[in-house]
Amino acid sequence: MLKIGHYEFSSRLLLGTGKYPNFDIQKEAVAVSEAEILTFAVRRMNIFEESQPNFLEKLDLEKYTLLPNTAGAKTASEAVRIAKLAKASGLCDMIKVEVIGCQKTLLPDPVETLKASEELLKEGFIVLPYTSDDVLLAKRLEELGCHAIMPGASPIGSGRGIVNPLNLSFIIEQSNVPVIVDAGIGTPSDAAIAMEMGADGVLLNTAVSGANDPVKMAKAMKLSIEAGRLGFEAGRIPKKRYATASSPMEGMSIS
Ligand SMILES: CC(=O)[C@@H](O)[C@H](O)COP(=O)(O)O
Repeated sequence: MLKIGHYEFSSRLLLGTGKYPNFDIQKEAVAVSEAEILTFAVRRMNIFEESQPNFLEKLDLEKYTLLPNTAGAKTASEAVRIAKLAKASGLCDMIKVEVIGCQKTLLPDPVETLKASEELLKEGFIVLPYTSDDVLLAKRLEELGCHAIMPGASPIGSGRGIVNPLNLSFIIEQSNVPVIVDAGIGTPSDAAIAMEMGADGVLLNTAVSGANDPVKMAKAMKLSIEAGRLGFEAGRIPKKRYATASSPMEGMSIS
């Protein structure tokens, strides 16, 4: 089980809801993924204007735990305001803190992310900060009381996979709260590698919504995350420099 704050989930795939070719494909991909947590940008929701289009309209939201995110925030105070808006509209008490510091790379601003997380924890939110793969920052966020840490594999939407596996492994090793690899996953094997490394979950969006067949890719991601987790739990063999025969011949007499 994946435990975040007082929530428990069987699925370790967290799925983004943006950029699908249409709402029917979005719905089918979400269903096939068996994700239980869906994330969305609060700023894209017409929370208080029911007459306006709602990009989650095809989804049966009762089936999912919603993870609103503060995408669009450039400062801690903007992120806190967006989070409070989400909570006030009854969406969820969890928030993915996303404070972007650079519009070209969409990398998170570490200082503002830390500030926003601190403030939102004081306000009683379950806080999941999207952070870079900085090992010390991940530790500071955990020490603040964040309920999960979400280091990026690579820039959002880049599909480059895990660009700094060493840092990611340090973050996973040191963490006492769930580590959810967020952003930059391009292929099912990227997701499997994150899980084999010991990540507790993977959050992805573009790899599914931008695939030629998003529904098929959603299924592939589900399976790869399950396979990666099983592989991690099973424990991999050590890497060796030279060969070891798979069928040892010692003690066998061959006539
Ligand atoms: C949906 C969401 O929150 C994204 O901002 C997230 O970071 C996913 O990134 P990818 O689109 O690279 O998977």
